[in-house]
Amino acid sequence: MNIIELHEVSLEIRKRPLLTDVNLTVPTGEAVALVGANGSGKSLLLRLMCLLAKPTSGRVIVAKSHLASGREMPLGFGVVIDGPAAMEHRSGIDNLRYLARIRGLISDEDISRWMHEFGLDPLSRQPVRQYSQGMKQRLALAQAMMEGQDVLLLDEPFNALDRDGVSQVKTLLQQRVSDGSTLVFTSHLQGDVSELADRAYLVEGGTVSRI
Ligand SMILES: Nc1ncnc2c1ncn2[C@@H]1O[C@H](COP(=O)(O)OP(=O)(O)OP(=O)(O)O)[C@@H](O)[C@H]1O
Repeated sequence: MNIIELHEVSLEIRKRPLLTDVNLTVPTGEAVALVGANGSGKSLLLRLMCLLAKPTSGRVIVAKSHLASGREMPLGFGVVIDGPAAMEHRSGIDNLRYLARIRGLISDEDISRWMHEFGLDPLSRQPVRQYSQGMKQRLALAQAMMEGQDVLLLDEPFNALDRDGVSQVKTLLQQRVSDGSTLVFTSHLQGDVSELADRAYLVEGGTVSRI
């Protein structure tokens, strides 16, 4: 079964064709890598997959089990696209608490555990604006995974992480996938792709091909 399918998807923004006739499938429980040069359209593909962007033509299909009426973002999707985003004047834990309240699925203890898992101090009152890029990335990944999201769409998940961070996050992602979750990630590094991905697509010249 596929969790996401793109059929003949094209996307134009202000008459500029950015993606053309893209066919791509994300099987449930697999790790899928999107590779390609800067500006090739990898982030746009992630936006299409979580329904944040609408195709100009073609169809994006998300498994019914993950759709809920009245919601833009499919259920159970954990997403980091175009770098980490947070309320900069609030602490890390306040950011995660704010997001956790939306669905009410996890407790404060869960949030603290996830912060520890990503090497962040839940007791710190430091506002996110004072975080390093790597800390912001860790917070974004914690947000994407803390509610047990079973479909992870992660743009360059290892960006800005130190060596230990890369290895911790790889282990967490591998665990999630071996527990049945689905992962789509972008990367510029062949090593990450061969280590993590069950399948990979090359995004080039507005088209996508399996590699
Ligand atoms: N909102 C937008 N309006 C106009 N053009 C856009 C918009 N978003 C993306 N683009 C263009 O679409 C193309 C693909 O962008 P995208 O961010 O998907 O690339 P990418 O493969 O993720 O690049 P990178 O590796 O640098 O992150 C780029 O040429 C970009 O300028």
